[in-house]
Amino acid sequence: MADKIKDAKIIFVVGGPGSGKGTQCEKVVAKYGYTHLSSGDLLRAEVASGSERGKTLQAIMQKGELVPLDTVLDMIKDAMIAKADVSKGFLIDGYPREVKQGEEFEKKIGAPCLLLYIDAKGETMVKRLMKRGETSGRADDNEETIKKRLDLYYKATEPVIAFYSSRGIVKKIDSELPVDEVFGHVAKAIDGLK
Ligand SMILES: Nc1ncnc2c1ncn2[C@@H]1O[C@H](COP(=O)(O)OP(=O)(O)O)[C@@H](O)[C@H]1O
Ligand SMILES: Nc1ncnc2c1ncn2[C@H]1C[C@H](O)[C@@H](COP(=O)(O)OP(=O)(O)O)O1
Ligand SMILES: [Mg+2]
Repeated sequence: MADKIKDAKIIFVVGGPGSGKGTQCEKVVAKYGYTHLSSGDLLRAEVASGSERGKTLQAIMQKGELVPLDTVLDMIKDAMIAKADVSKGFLIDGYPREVKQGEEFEKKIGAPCLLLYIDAKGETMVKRLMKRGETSGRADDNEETIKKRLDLYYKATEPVIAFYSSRGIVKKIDSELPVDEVFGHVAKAIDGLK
């Protein structure tokens, strides 16, 4: 497994809920052809399947909490293996959400060459998520859950950024700007990779 993906770039995309991770990843896919794996999308697919596991996951996500590490890491790993032969790069969106997730990923899969830190203000994220909630159909895009997700982001996920900063692979991206301008900075960070 580790061998198979050893030559592919692994990029972590980290940021608060509603910061614009998914939006930017879509544009990276269009320009660079990388494989986009969103932990949230993988989990929502499991929920949509109607499985028992999906029901358990749904209850956790509806509360704005994190699902067990092993569940989400196994899903990402399986999805990476499925694409290992054809992918030249992986965008891992929404993972790691806590330092421990990053450590386990590196033990089981490999090391990231870049962490895109998609940064927006708390009030901006809340505004975007309330708007997204009008059409997303997501059980977690409501005021109460958004607040919990934001609190958890500051508590559990921001330390991830400090952890990887010491390794010099973090690029902070100002996501307050219009989507295309944000993408300009994202593209510059990716073009800077060897
Ligand atoms: N730079 C931006 N400016 C304005 N709105 C944005 C920007 N980036 C994303 N959005 C909007 O904010 C919402 C959340 O974006 P999304 O990509 O789903 O974030 P995340 O995956 O980080 O939760 C979406 O409705 C999206 O259209
Ligand atoms: N790496 C991870 N570890 C644990 N739970 C996760 C996870 N990624 C996603 N989840 C669960 C909890 C999140 O509140 C929910 C939605 O995640 P998401 O789709 O990445 O949200 P967003 O794109 O709005 O930041 O799924
Ligand atoms: Mg997303």
